[in-house]
Amino acid sequence: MGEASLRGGGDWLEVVEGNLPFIVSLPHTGTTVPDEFAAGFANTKLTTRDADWHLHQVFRPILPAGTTVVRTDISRSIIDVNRPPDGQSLYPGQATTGLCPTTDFDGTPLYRPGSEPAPNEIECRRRLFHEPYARALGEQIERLRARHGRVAVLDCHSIRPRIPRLFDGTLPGLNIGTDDGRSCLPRVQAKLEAVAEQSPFTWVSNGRFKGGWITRHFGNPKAGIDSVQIEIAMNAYLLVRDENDYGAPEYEADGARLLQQTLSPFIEALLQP
Ligand SMILES: N=CN[C@@H](CCC(=O)O)C(=O)O
Repeated sequence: MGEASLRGGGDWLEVVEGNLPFIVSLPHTGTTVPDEFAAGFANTKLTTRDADWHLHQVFRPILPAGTTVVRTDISRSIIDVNRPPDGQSLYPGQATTGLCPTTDFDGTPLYRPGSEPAPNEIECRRRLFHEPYARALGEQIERLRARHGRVAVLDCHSIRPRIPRLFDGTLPGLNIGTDDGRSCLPRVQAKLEAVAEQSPFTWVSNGRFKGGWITRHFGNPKAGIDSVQIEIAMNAYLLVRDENDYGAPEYEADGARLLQQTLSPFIEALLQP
């Protein structure tokens, strides 16, 4: 399975330590599929179909110095670090994707028939990637909470604006997820909503995307941890994306400017809870 070589490599997980009480988590910007995992997939382009394309490039220029960043470069099609590690569904009874997804968001099978990961393979991927990501994020949260008494986590995502299997119509530009108000202080959510309201983007709180495992698991406002998910419709920053094209969309920095102008005060609001 290549466990040892992957352990030895370790360059898939990026942790940038800063001292502000603010952490950015980027669980889905990865597009890497190590050779050890490539064989069963039906088509390698499918493994990046649901990536949060270029979102780290959107955030990096606007992050205040001292921001802590945790990011994985591994494709979510290998294992999704934003899903419960025990394999429970994020949205029981609704269409979604799982810990080691077997389809993309559209429902297209990722694997050749019979090549889907078996339970021991899922467990191996969980230990290799999910556990270290969660540990890194948890350690950074504890480090900064010990220092400041309170810390904010922004779990950053983007998604194609039209995915009929997951939601009707076109997604709002900004989708704030706070686990229906459980993952952050009410005043934090209110400040973020005020920023969204002032922005040129449509927005909703706790609509189709209420926050994934990261937001729900780490958010604990009573204990000083405000955790918020931002799900950004990709047409808010990608100039061109043919939604039937399974290849990598282009990134042009100009296309992200308007979004960055909204995200900067969003980040400021999280820095002053
Ligand atoms: N682009 C990614 N979206 C997240 C949304 C989590 C949620 O459902 O709120 C994901 O699939 O993990």
